[in-house]
Amino acid sequence: MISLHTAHFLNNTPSISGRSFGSTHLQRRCPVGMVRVAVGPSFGRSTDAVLTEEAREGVVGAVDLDDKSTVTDAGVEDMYGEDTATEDQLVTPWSLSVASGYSLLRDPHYNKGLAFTERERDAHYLRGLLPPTVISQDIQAKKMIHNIRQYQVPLQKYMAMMDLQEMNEKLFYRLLIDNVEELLPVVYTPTVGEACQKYGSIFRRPQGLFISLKEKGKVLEVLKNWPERHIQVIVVTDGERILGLGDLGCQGMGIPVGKLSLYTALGGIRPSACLPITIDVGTNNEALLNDEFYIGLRQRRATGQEYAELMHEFMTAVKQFYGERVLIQFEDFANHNAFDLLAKYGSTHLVFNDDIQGTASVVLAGLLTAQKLAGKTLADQTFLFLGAGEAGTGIAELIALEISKQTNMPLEEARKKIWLVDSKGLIVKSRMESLQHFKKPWAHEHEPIKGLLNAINSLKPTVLIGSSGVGRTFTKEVVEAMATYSERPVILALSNPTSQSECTAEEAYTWSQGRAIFASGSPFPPVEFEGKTFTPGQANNAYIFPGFGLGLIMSGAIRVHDDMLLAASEALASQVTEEHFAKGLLYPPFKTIRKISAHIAANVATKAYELGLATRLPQPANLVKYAESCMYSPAYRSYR
Ligand SMILES: NC(=O)C1=CN([C@@H]2O[C@H](COP(=O)(O)OP(=O)(O)OC[C@H]3O[C@@H](n4cnc5c(N)ncnc54)[C@H](OP(=O)(O)O)[C@@H]3O)[C@@H](O)[C@H]2O)C=CC1
Ligand SMILES: CC(=O)C(=O)O
Ligand SMILES: [Mg+2]
Repeated sequence: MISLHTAHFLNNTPSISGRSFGSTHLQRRCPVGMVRVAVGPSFGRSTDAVLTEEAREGVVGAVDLDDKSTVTDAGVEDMYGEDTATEDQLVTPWSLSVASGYSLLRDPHYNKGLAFTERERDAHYLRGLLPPTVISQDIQAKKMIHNIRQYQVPLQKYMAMMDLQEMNEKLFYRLLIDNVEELLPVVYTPTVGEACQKYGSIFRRPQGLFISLKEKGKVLEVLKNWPERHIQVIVVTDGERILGLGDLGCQGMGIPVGKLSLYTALGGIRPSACLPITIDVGTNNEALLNDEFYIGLRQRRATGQEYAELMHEFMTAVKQFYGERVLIQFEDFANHNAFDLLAKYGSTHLVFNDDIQGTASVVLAGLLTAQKLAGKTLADQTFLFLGAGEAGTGIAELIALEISKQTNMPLEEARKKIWLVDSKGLIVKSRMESLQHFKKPWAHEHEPIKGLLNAINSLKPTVLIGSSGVGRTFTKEVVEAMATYSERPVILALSNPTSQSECTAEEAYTWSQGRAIFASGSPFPPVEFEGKTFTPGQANNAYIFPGFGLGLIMSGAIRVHDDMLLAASEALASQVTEEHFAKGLLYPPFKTIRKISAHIAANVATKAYELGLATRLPQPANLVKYAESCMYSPAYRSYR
C-alpha cells in the first residue's frame, strides 16, 4: 500500500526547510531508518515522509511496504493502518519532513492561513484546503484583535492567544508586538498566573519540554526530542514559587512559555531559538496533588541530593547539547534553591536569574528616574523592603552597588541605607545566627522590630518596596506614614499577580494625597485624583530580560556580570523622556519596548565586550543598529 521512492521525491519536494515536530525528531533519532515515501493525496503528493526502522520492519500490520502496486492517484484509504489495526497492534506515528498541503496549514511556524497567495496555494498543494479569499496579514491581525476583544474574561483571551500561537506563530507575534500594552496583561502577569493555577483544566497541547524525575538519567535524550537544535535561550522553572501564588508544580509551565513569548515579541529573539522547560520534582501543593486534572508528578517535592542531581544533569546536558552560549534563565524557583543554583552555575554557564537579577535591574532603573523626579540622589534616600527573598535582596544589592559606584562609598556602607523586613520582622544583627545567607548582609545594628508600620515609623524611609508576595500589605496607615516622612515617597508594589499587589495605584495616590511616585509589578490603569490624572508605571522585569538576553546573545557572551545589570538599568532609565517625567512615569511606555530593548541590548553587549566576556568578534560598530537588525520580524515570508 505504500511504495518507496527516493530520488524522484528529492527533486519534487517544496523547498521550505523541514521543521515539523515529529519528522525532525524521527530524522534525528532514526537516521538509519530514514527513507522517502510517497504518501497519499490528502497529505500532498510531493511531500517527504520519514519511515522509522519499525515501519520498515513491518510492525504496522496493515501496511505492506513492498507492495508497489497500491499507491494510486486516487489514494489509499487507511494507509497507516490506524483504522484496521486493533487496539493492541502497533501503529507507526507518521510524520512529514517538509510541510506542505494539509500539514503546512497545521504547522504554526509556516502557516499563514488565508494569507497564502494564489501561487503558494498552487505550489504547496493548498487548493481546496482554504476558502477562495486571499487576505493580508493586516486584515488577519485586525480580525484577531477584534475577536480577542470580544472576550470579557481574561483567561478566555489568554486561551485565544495560546490557540493563535499554536496555529499561526507569526500572526501571534504580530498581534503581540502591535498591541503590546493591551496584550501583555493577557499573555503575562496577571492572567498567566490564573492560567498556571488552572493549567491542568485548560491544557490542550503541550508547550515546551517537561523534564521530570522520571527522566533522571535521560535528560540529554529528552533535549534531543525537541525539534529545534539552535536554541539560544532557555527559560526554566521548577514551579515552586510561581509569581506570588506559591507552589504550582508542573503547572508553572505557563511562566517559561509566557516569558519566552516576551523574549520574541519584546526582545526580538526568534521563536525557534527559545525553549521553555519545566523541571518536575513533584509539588507540595495538596490541592494539586488531589486534583484529578493535575498534569505533573503526583508526589511531594524531591529535595536535597535527589533535586541537586536532576538539576545538575539538566545543566550539564544543556551545555553539552547547545554549547557554552545558550542563555539559561532561572524563573520562579523558591529562594532556597534560586540563590544556590545561581551561585553554583554562575561561573560555568551563561545563567541569569530573572527574579533576583532582572528585577533588580528594572527597579534600579526606576529609582534612577525617581531620583530626578524627587530631586534626591540614591545615596540621599533610605530604602525599606517588605520581603527579603530573591526580589528584595537582589534589588537591595544592586542599589548598594550603584550607590557605591556613584559615591565611591564602600559597599558595606552603602548597604546600611537599605533595610529589609521579612515574615519575622526587621532584619537586624541580633537575628544573624538564624538568617539565611542571602539576608545576612542586611542585618544592621538596630533593636528588633515587628510589623511594617513600626519599621517605617522607626526608620523613616523615603522609598518603600514591596516584594513579599503578600497582597494588601501597604495599608492606608503604611502609605500615610510614608507620606509623612517624605514629600515625594517612592512606593513600589512589586508583587504579582494583581491579587498579590501590596496596594493598588488608586490607594497609593489617594492615601498619599497624590504625592507618591508609584509603580507596580502588575499593571494598573491611570487614576484620577483631585482633577489630575496619575499614570502608574509597571516595575516588571519584562522591561529588562528581553533586551538583556538579546545583548548577551548578540555579543556571544559566555557569562553574566553584575556590571551588565547596571548597564541595562542605565539604558532603560535613559529612555524616559521629559514628557514621561511630566506624567510622573518611572518607565517609558511598553509600546516602545523594541526600541528600549535595542538600547538595553547594546549597553549590555558593550559591557560584555569591555569585560572580555564577548565571543562575537569583531565588535559591531553600532550596537543599537546591530541589535535592531538582529530582531525577529513577524512579517510573512514568501514560499517558493
Ligand atoms: N515586579 C517584578 O518584576 C517581580 C515581582 N516579583 C514578585 O515578588 C514577590 C516575591 O518574590 P520573591 O522575592 O522571589 O519571593 P521569595 O519567596 O524569595 O521572598 C518572599 C519574601 O517575602 C517575605 N514575606 C512573606 N510573607 C511576609 C509577610 N507577611 N510579611 C513580611 N514579609 C513576608 C518572606 O519572608 P521569609 O524570608 O521570612 O519567609 C521572604 O523574605 C512575588 O509576588 C513575585 O511575583 C518577583 C520578581 C519580579
Ligand atoms: C515578574 C516575575 O518574574 C515574577 O513575578 O516572578
Ligand atoms: Mg519571576
